[in-house]
Amino acid sequence: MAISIIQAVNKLKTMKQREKCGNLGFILAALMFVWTTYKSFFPSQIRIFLNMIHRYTYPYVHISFPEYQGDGFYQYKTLAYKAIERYLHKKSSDQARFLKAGHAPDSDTIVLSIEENEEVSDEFQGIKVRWASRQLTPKGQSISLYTRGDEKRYFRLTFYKKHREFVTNVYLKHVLEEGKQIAVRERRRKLYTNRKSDVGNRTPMWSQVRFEHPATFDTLVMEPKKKKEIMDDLINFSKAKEYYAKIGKAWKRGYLLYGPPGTGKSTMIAAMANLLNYDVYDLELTSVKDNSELRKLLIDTSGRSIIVIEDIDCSLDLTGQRDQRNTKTKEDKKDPVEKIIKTKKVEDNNKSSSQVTLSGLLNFIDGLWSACGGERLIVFTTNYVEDLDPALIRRGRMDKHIELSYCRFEAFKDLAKIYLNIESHELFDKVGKLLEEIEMTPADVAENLMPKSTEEDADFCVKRLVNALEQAKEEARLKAEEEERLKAEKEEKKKQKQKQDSPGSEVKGTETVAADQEKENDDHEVKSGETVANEAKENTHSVVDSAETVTDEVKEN
Ligand SMILES: Nc1ncnc2c1ncn2[C@@H]1O[C@H](COP(=O)(O)OP(=O)(O)OP(=O)(O)O)[C@@H](O)[C@H]1O
Ligand SMILES: [Mg+2]
Repeated sequence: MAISIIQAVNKLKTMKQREKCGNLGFILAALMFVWTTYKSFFPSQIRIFLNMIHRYTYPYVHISFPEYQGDGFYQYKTLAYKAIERYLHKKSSDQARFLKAGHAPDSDTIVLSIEENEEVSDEFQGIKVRWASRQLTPKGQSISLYTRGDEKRYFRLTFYKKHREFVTNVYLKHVLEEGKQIAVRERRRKLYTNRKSDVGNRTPMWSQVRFEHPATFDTLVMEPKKKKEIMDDLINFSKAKEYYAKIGKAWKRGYLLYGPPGTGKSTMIAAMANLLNYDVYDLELTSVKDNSELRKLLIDTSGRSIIVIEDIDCSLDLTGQRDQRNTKTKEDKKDPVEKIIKTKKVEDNNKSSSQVTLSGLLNFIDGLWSACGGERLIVFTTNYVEDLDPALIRRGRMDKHIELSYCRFEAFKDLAKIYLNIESHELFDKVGKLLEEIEMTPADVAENLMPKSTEEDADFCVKRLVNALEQAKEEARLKAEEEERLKAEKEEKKKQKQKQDSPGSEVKGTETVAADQEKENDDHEVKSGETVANEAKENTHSVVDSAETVTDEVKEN
């Protein structure tokens, strides 16, 4: 019984389906009939006229954005298509049912885009538009090295005719800008370095690796106020495109980072790059042949980047124009070991064949070419800021001078938090006091605070730092004592040398005394001739005696 009911229902369904198919077939046949009649009975002029009416009354505008452009042989993917793809990524994944996944070049993200014939809607400032992905298959055969065969994909934007102005002037600008920003945010950042010029002209001037430095302003310790000021300055710069255009300045900014080794100059550059999402061009000046090559390198850099010249004082002999006396006094004050290291570095660099001059470098920083690309930071680092030519670091070239210095208590507390995750310890006060007395770089403090094995807990590391500081203090005391002793020795030797060098002056002194005596005698005319003569004789004897004694002493010596 049940089976027969099911069979009856199935039969009914089949009948209904047949009926539907029949209806569909009928509709199609009717349409075909109307189309054929229209084509054969309406002359082409009328058809054109009807089309014109249709066009005139049609309420929409369509704009196509092809994926590739160019001639048949050489084709390239259009920037607009790429930007739209990125822009629609979020909307596509929210709205479309058929999606394509692709790996964006220079990025780790998967980009989802709508499959052909899918559509998504978008709204901007109250105006609604529709985006569709379409594909054309060309009738003829096309040969191209760069396209993927016959596929000719494009995005089609549809909107109301009345919004034409807004869409073309405002909305599309917004889409392209936003798409570019998304691509920049998601791209893999690069660290570039310049090749030695004799590698060959055809190879790119910059070689690149992925930039993966983990330093951020959170892990960089320095005075909080100063840190905030630097971060604000950087963020402000990155948003100031219009402002720079308004004041007529190239969109670039120079930073000079100076301070002793190990105070975080290179770390700060990495933090800057990570904050602004910029590439880094590490320029090795000694590998640059001459000024014209320097200019080419500059042209080959992209925007949104930091161009770094580390240890600028050692890169080239840029100190030549300085007042030599001035430099010498400062040189003398330096630690002898530092002096040796520096001299070595300069000697090594002098061996290189670089003919880059100071004026070439100044042009590189703010010559006409420096404006190409835009949104660029130029950062110099140095351990000896006083050695640099003032022209190189004047404001306008190096707009912001940042001193990175030895670790003080506040910086130590930040390092303890970062490295050991502690905010207090019984030895903190002691560390604070020691850091007031001893100059230790953040690099050394960090090294002591970093656990080297699982057994080394926070307590162990803080104690190790205290020991290191005490040892450094003791060494400094011994060094000061040694210096004092050497100074005293030097003084003593100097005195003795003076003594040795001036025996004649004692004899000469004798003559002077005799002459004085004579003069004195003349003055005392009241004295009797005899008395005066005797006195003079006595005096002369005693002076000659003493002169003889001095001469004997000198001889003995
Ligand atoms: N201010 C700081 N904050 C956090 N870590 C720091 C700081 N300064 C130095 N360090 C640590 O010390 C190491 C060395 O620092 P960095 O290379 O930045 O010093 P530098 O100033 O560039 O030295 P040099 O003048 O020798 O190039 C870094 O790996 C970092 O971990
Ligand atoms: Mg460094």
